[in-house]
This record gives sequence, C-alpha cells and structure tokens, in this order.
Amino acid sequence: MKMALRACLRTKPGLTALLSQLSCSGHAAARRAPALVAQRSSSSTSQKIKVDFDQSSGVAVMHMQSPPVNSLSLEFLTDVCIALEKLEMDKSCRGLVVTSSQPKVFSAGLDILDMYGKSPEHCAEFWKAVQEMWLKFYGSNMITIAAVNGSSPAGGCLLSMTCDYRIMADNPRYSIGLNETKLGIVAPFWFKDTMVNTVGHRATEMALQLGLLYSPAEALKIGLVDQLVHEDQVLTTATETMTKWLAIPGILNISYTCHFFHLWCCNLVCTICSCVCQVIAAKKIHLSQDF
Ligand SMILES: CCCCC/C=C\C/C=C\CC/C=C/CC(=O)SCCNC(=O)CCNC(=O)[C@H](O)C(C)(C)COP(=O)(O)OP(=O)(O)OC[C@H]1O[C@@H](n2cnc3c(N)ncnc32)[C@H](O)[C@@H]1OP(=O)(O)O
Repeated sequence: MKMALRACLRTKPGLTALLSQLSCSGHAAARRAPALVAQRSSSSTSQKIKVDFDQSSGVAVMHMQSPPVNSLSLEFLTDVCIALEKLEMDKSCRGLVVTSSQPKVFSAGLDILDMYGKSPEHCAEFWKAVQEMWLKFYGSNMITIAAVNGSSPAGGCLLSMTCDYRIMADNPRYSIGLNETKLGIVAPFWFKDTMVNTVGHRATEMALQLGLLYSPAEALKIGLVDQLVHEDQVLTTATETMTKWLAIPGILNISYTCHFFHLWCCNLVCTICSCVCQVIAAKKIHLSQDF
C-alpha cells in the first residue's frame, strides 16, 4: 500500500501539488529546517528532531527527541514534516529510519494538551499537521523503517504504521496499538484504513472496537510489527534491514495498480471532508464552551 501511494505521488505531480496545498506546508514554511549538506555524513538538529544522514549508504536516521514522551504537538509535527521534506528533496537519501531518543517511549501519540482548550484555529492547524505527517510518511519516496524502541500508543502507532517495516523492542512492558476507543474518542477512519492495510480487517475491527494495546509479542502475532529484537538492537537491526532493502534492484520504482490509486484518491477526498467536519465540530465545541 505504502508503495502504491509512493508511485501515485511520483507519477502524478499535479496530485503532489494539490496535496501540498491541502496540507500544512504553509505553517511549516521557513522555520528552522534541518539542513542536509553534501558530505559523507551529516547531522542536523531542530529542537525536537535530530537527523543523522550517512551519504555513503543513503540512509538517514530521524531521532525524535521531544521529552518526555515524544507526544505529537503542532510544533513537533511541524518539525517532523520539515525534516522529512528536506530528506525527500535530497535524492541521495533513499532510506529513513525513525526512532526515539526518549527512554521507554517511541511516541505517546497526539499531544493531548495541544488538543484541549485551544482555539478553533489552533485545532484546525493541529489537525492538518497530523494529516500532513501521515501523508508525508505514507507517500514517502524513501524506504521507511520504524525502529520502535518503546511504547507506541495511538498516533505513535499510526506513525509506525506509515512506515514500510516495523522493528520493535522485545520488552513486555512496552505496548503498541490504536487505543483511542479506551480514551473515549473515535480513531479517524484514515487511522483505521492504515491499520487495515497493515493487519487486515478483522484484526483492525477488534483492535478499534476494544481500543487494544498489544504487547510486542502480540503485535508480532497479528502483524502490527514485523520483527522483535532486544531493545539494544532495535536501531542497528533497522539500519541492517534498510541496507538489505536498498540492495533490492528497483525497490524505489515498483509499478502499481490503478486500484491503489483509486483507494488513495478516496482517502484524500474523505480526509478533506473529515477535516472540514472536525473544524466545524471544534468550532461548535468552542461556541458551546462560551455559554
Ligand atoms: C485538535 C483536535 C482537532 C479536532 C479533531 C477532532 C476530532 C478528532 C477525533 C479524534 C482524534 C483521535 C486521535 C487520537 C490519537 C491520539 O494519539 S490521542 C493520544 C493517545 N495517547 C495515549 O493514550 C498515551 C498516553 N500515555 C501513556 O500511555 C504513557 O504516558 C506512555 C506513553 C506509555 C509513557 O508512560 P510512562 O510511564 O513512561 O510516562 P508517564 O505516563 O509518566 O508520562 C510522562 C509524562 O508525559 C505526559 N504524557 C503522556 N502521554 C501524553 C500525551 N499523549 N500527550 C501529552 N502528554 C502526555 C504525562 O502526562 C506525563 O506528564 P507529567 O505528569 O507532567 O510528567
């Protein structure tokens, strides 16, 4: 699925342009973008994101370093998107590993504090940033691997599912899944679609209805993650795996079917509708709070 999205983006430049208009590149513009310089290895850092790029292998490692739990705030999402955009523009970068610098947590998902009691404008901006992250990772031209070195609930799980491959630390104290239902909120349909594309319909139904968080072993069993390794080995395994993937001829140029393109278009249209509805809803909530 991820491959299909990537192909659509490559073969339909108009669509890419449309996407970038719909997404929140505007708010991300001209901020402290991590620069990639033409040298063998480079390291660039925003406050919350550190990117190490090894030019000889064409592989970048994005370290999420937003304490305490890499929760996805508007600011953090913006930094992630800018870093990804930079890497995407550098054609020598062919693979991206995403991991966490925070102990025990990959990402705690959306920043709850950034969703509560904020203006409708902030909510709209925030929600667009969430969607942009999803679109950018899912539609990436690079091979993407999530090195899930800690717990990864809700939006953190979504982030990992937008990658081509997931390697998780084999520590039963960690968990991963779309647990929104347990929080009394409904996972947006494109969260659901992403999970369906990862683990299939039935497992997704169960996961979303019950708001399940899975242990690493359970996640491996249903295919939510692809591999478990000792937590000291997550990043090295991810880079080794990346090397193997990138050695496959034409890995970045696989051809795709119209079916996937249609599905992606449907997702896009529905996303726009959902976005509009959410903004309206947020405005209504805001108004009702005024009375
Ligand atoms: C803007 C809205 C626009 C309109 C949209 C309208 C509708 C949209 C509809 C639905 C959206 C649904 C989508 C939801 C996706 C999400 O991602 S929701 C977030 C769900 N996240 C969680 O449930 C994770 C909760 N956290 C944990 O389980 C644990 O914290 C952890 C990640 C497993 C780590 O555990 P650990 O023991 O190591 O740490 P602590 O629990 O002690 O936490 C440390 C510290 O971090 C704070 N924190 C944790 N999670 C979050 C978070 N998601 N956002 C913000 N802050 C978080 C926690 O409170 C502690 O803070 P402290 O007490 O100040 O130290």
